[in-house]
Amino acid sequence: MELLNVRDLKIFCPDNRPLVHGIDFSIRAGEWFALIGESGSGKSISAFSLAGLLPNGLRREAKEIQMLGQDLASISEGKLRELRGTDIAYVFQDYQSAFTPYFTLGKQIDEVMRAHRGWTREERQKKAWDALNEVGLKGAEAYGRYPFQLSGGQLQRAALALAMMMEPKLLIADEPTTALDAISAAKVLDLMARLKNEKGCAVLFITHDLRCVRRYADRIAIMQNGSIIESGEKRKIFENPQEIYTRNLLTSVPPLHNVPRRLPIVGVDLLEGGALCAATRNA
Ligand SMILES: Nc1ncnc2c1ncn2[C@@H]1O[C@H](COP(=O)(O)OP(=O)(O)OP(=O)(O)O)[C@@H](O)[C@H]1O
Repeated sequence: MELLNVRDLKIFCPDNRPLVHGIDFSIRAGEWFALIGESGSGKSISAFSLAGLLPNGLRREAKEIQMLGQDLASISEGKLRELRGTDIAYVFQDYQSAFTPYFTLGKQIDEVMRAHRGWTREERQKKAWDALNEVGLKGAEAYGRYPFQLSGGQLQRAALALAMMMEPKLLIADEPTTALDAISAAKVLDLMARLKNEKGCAVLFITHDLRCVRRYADRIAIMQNGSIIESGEKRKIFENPQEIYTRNLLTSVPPLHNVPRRLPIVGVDLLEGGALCAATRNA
């Protein structure tokens, strides 16, 4: 069943220069959908624009952004705000920005819950402790901590707890592990996959890390210069990419074994068919 259906999404600069050129994609309920592509191709602004979170000055146009029977392209800012934090939640690369440094995690989580649901104080505290426990933190302890008292990985897990608390239907994760060390990153990704399966929410995952796409994604869309050039089931794209750009991108994933002494550069070290050129073969 389709959860989100985006048709002809365009994003423009303040001077009306197009940044995203009318992309179409859909996300099914409960699936892990990865948006990949080179830096600056428009992945983040496309994802932010879905629930009206574009940076100042950028403008969005879309024929349709259908989710749960509503067209997000035409509903009011108030309705969009309601959707953010309930049906749609975001986790960002910059986990520091999920919390202000001046209040405890508990106070900040409580604010979010109070804004959206009519639970009592005790119920809210219990739910917050449970949510923090669920992401591997000691709930009661973390609840009373300030953000600076947690490590980066712990804070990103707390951000994930906050995002998942309202049981969103769609979690948008924009390079959520880029700022973490490899062990913390693996923990956050495994956790995200577990929560996704347990809660049944879909994930729109923006990343440069093709190894985690291979591991977690169900379907993939590849962006280049503001357009989606190819999309489909993960297996199909990895086994039989249609576009040269996709082939080159996938070939540039570092292997886990026999790691070359240097990594290939897309468009320089790779031939059109994706074969490594002599410089890398002989490295
Ligand atoms: N506030 C802004 N004003 C003007 N241009 C912007 C703004 N934000 C982003 N852009 C431009 O939009 C384009 C797409 O940016 P976006 O951040 O979506 O890329 P991305 O694919 O997510 O890249 P990365 O993987 O590096 O985050 C880039 O050319 C970027 O310079």
